[in-house]
Amino acid sequence: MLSGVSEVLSSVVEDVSEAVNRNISGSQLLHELLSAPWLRALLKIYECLMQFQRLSPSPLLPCASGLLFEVSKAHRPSAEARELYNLLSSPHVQGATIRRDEVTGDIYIARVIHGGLADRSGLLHPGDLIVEVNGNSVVGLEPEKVIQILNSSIGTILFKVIPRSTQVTSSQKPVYMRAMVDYCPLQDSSIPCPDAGMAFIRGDLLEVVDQSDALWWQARKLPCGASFAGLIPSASMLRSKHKEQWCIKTRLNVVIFSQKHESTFFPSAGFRRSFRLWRRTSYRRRRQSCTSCSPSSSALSSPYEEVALYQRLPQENHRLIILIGASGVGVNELRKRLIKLNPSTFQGPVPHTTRPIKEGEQAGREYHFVTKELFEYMFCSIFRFVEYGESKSHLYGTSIDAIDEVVKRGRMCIIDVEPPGIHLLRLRNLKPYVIFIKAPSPETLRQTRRNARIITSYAVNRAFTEEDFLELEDTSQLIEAKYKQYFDNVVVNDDLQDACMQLCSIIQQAQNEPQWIPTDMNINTESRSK
Ligand SMILES: Nc1ncnc2c1ncn2[C@@H]1O[C@H](COP(=O)(O)OP(=O)(O)OP(=O)(O)O)[C@@H](O)[C@H]1O
Repeated sequence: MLSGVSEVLSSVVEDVSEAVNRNISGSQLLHELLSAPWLRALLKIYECLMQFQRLSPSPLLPCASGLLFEVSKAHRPSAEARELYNLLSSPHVQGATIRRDEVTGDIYIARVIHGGLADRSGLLHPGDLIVEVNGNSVVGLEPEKVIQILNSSIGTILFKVIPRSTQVTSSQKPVYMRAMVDYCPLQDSSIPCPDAGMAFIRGDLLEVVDQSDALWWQARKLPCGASFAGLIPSASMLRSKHKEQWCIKTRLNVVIFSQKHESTFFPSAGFRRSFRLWRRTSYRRRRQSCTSCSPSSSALSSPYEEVALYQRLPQENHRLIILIGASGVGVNELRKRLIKLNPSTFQGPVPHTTRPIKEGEQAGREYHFVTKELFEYMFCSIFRFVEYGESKSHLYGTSIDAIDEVVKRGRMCIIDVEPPGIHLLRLRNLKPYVIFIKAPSPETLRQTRRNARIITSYAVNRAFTEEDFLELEDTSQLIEAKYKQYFDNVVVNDDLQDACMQLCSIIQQAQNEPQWIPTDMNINTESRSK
């Protein structure tokens, strides 16, 4: 009886050779195909994997080495087999880094990569002394030489190890964090093992599985692709790295925003036309000032933000929906359309103004009409304004209380703010969900806005010019580069109808499905130790 697919293949090849002997047409070709070494190797690998699945072998290392051996046997390996070979022989999968004691010359296991082979085998631990590899003494060798021996070993690798006298068993709960800065291990000369490093960009969600080292943590990117973790700098390590870079940049006189400048140049905007006009007049000044997209100082002081899954309960208030986008991209148009589409669900907050009430307006409907003194008093003491500004000598502002009012009424509050406004709205009771309205490709932008009107001054509505398009694209890219770590979702505003439908479905998900939010905004989260 045949026990595996490779044996079945051998038997089939034998039958086909008989057919070749009998000169049956096409049998020669079939014989060549079935005798290909890669096919045999592939079936062997399949059998090994099945064995892994069936037996869950422990220790894993010898069995994995067997698998590696089968892959290496393929005489002319296919691209896939080569890839598999590289994967199996990479240090991640062997899953440990080593270091040499400079005084004694001893080689130690420096760290075991979470989820890698060494970790799953349960045989190697940080601090273990490696005495021999495959019968060869490694004492006094350079770590690179030891790695070379390991990489050139095929089949079973035999370690002679003296375990560390006191084993530290790490049973850390994973902590979830959002990266607020970019990191690339290949550009970091301080990383102990660049091969084991993991690159990430702002906004990436990380599952931090090991924080036992004060300088280097181990983490996986979510949604989880890799079974093994990679090395990332700890928060304190990143803070000191960025401080260094910051100092260098400052010394070189690179224009960098301070928090103060940000709020000066991205001051405010409202929801009514006059208010938006004010926003547009400051637009060019703002763009000229925005010469850097360096992370803000808050990102530097907290390079990672701890997050937890949050599922809104039906009886809880709706999350605040914030739309962010370059001026002219269509943020206000989309917001108005959403409210028009479903006025009993969506609502904007009512801003305050010092301008006199006009005929047909109603206090508390278009605006809360207040005196200049009251506005200034509210600004300084009672309410915090998310945005404020001046137009034609009148003050306009949107207060957090106005947003709260909408939310408490059971509606979904939807607002558009300038990016720095996000920081003021990151409140536990509002749990904002931020959607970036992105400019489409240059061709689509020009095509879709052919008949659109742009507001350029207090009285003029005119067609978009080439300069408007260039400014819009520029600002859209700048906002994305600087604030992407705060975006929960992105909608490209190409076709208005499509963008509006997409927004509706994203907002439904934001309100009804589990979402990662900062832990300090999530009252249901148990506090986790860092
Ligand atoms: N996808 C689109 N296709 C065609 N026209 C669009 C699209 N999106 C927006 N527009 C039009 O572009 C113009 C500017 O849009 P909108 O007023 O919403 O800009 P905005 O992002 O709110 O900027 P601002 O705050 O400076 O007014 C409007 O005339 C709007 O109807």
